[in-house]
Amino acid sequence: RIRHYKWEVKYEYKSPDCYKKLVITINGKSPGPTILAQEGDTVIVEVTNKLLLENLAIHWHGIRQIGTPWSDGTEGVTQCPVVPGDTFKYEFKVDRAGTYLYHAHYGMQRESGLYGSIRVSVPDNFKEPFAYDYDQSIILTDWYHKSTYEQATGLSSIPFVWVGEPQSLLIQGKGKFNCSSASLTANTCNTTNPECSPYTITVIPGKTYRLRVASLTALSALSFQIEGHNMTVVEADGSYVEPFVVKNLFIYSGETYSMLIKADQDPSRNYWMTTNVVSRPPNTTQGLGFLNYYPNHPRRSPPTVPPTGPIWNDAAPRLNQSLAIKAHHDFIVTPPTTSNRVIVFLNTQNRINGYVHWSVNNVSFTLPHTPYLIALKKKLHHVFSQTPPPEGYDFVNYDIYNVSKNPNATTSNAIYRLGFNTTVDIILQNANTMNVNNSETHPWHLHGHDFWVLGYGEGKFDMNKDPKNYNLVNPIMKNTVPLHPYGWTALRFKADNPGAWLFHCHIDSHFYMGMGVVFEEGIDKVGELPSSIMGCGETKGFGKP
Ligand SMILES: O=C1O[C@H]([C@@H](O)CO)C(O)=C1O
Repeated sequence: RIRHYKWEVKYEYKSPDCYKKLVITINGKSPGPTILAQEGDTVIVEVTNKLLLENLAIHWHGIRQIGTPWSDGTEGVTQCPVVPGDTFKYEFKVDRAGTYLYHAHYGMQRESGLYGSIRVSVPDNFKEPFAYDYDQSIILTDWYHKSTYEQATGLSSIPFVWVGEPQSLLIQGKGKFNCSSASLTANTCNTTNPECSPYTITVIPGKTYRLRVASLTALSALSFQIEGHNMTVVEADGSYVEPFVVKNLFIYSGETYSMLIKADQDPSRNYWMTTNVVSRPPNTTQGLGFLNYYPNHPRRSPPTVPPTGPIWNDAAPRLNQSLAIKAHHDFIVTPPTTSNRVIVFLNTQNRINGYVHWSVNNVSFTLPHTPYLIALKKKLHHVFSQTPPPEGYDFVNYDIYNVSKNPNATTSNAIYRLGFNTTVDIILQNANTMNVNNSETHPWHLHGHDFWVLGYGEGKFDMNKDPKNYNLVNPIMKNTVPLHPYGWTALRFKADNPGAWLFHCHIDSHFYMGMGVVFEEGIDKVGELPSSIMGCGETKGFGKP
């Protein structure tokens, strides 16, 4: 079946957390409409850019785009941006059931509100390894009051102006900023505005709910909790998980989880739904929503104080959750036992000509003016650097626990070219930032593929020892994983999807500051590129007949 959507994207004044600011909406809404489809369907989205003064691109997060690499929606990698007034048609197959996302992939546009859920249901005769009565998708975000322009300008300035902690946390686009804390008029900040009434899920006592929870935060790692209710994790990024029970779920930007929740508590009241910042000093008040037990009034506040989140700087439970996620025993996709290539990515914060950047192996990524997919296919070799980027760093001498003695790095738009159908291992290695005793959590997201998560560890990855402990038995397949502070994360994937694919930190500001790489594989197998993706950089005129 074909699922056809027509979207109009524009800026509108909205008050998602009671504070009025410009928000990007799709057909008047943020979060945008949920895409509902069944495995094997074709999704067509015709997007009209009505942003007036701003380009646009939309990425279908978790959809592998097999055979349609030009529909990945990654500005600068797979397409030219959609300019104001233009309509762009995305068309792709949703080839696997699961919980996915869409969001802007142009500059830091995502955090202005351009995002939503994709829910792909299983084929008609397929039985999932768990049962539930109702299905619900929610997206967690953090929210800034400054525009993305102000933020991006600060990040690109000397002196560096960091975006700071978010002003509020949103659950499905709703939060609550403390309007009295600033010199704000009722016109700009009003806590009685219905636009910022708490997000509410109504449940029927005794029923089981599949809650599909995703994070698209700009910065924050989150803990998600429903007061008094255990949650059974059953799916992650479109793969079935060997079920495990949590009281709070740690979730990083770009991840999706399905959890089963039974409405089995005292039905005479409502319960809190909470999100809290973890891994960074919490300077943002917790996000609140209601779990409403029918027939209680959906706006009735729970009689309790909301549960506080876990201790923000206790990394052990976060690492333990990462380690607990395994493939469901009936749905194991066994990884190849060896790989053809191992690439180590050292993650560092750097200074280049006085500007603050993030780098991988001391190279900070910049996008070329001509999208890679087109440049590669049309053999425009001069549009990006042909010097291969580094496969690792100085393993012996680099001290990951201290501020680097030489934080200088370089910028490059070179890419990693992978042999088609080869197996590639990626070791993400964390390190200290330019501040003493500080290492941050980075959620890394791969476009166009799922990878096996072979292991996580603390400290410096040991090439001789650590691979012996890889989980090659039942590793989960995901598209986004956390790299924990001062730790490493090991991934394996098959380079079997012809195209050019971004792999990057899903923190908006970090990717903006250069924290990403691009992989190319099987470019000669990519079909004819649609002219609609062209028109910028060296492709001017390519789009015309
Ligand atoms: O990129 C970043 O900059 C700040 C801080 O390091 C600036 O001093 C921070 O927390 C980041 O993640």
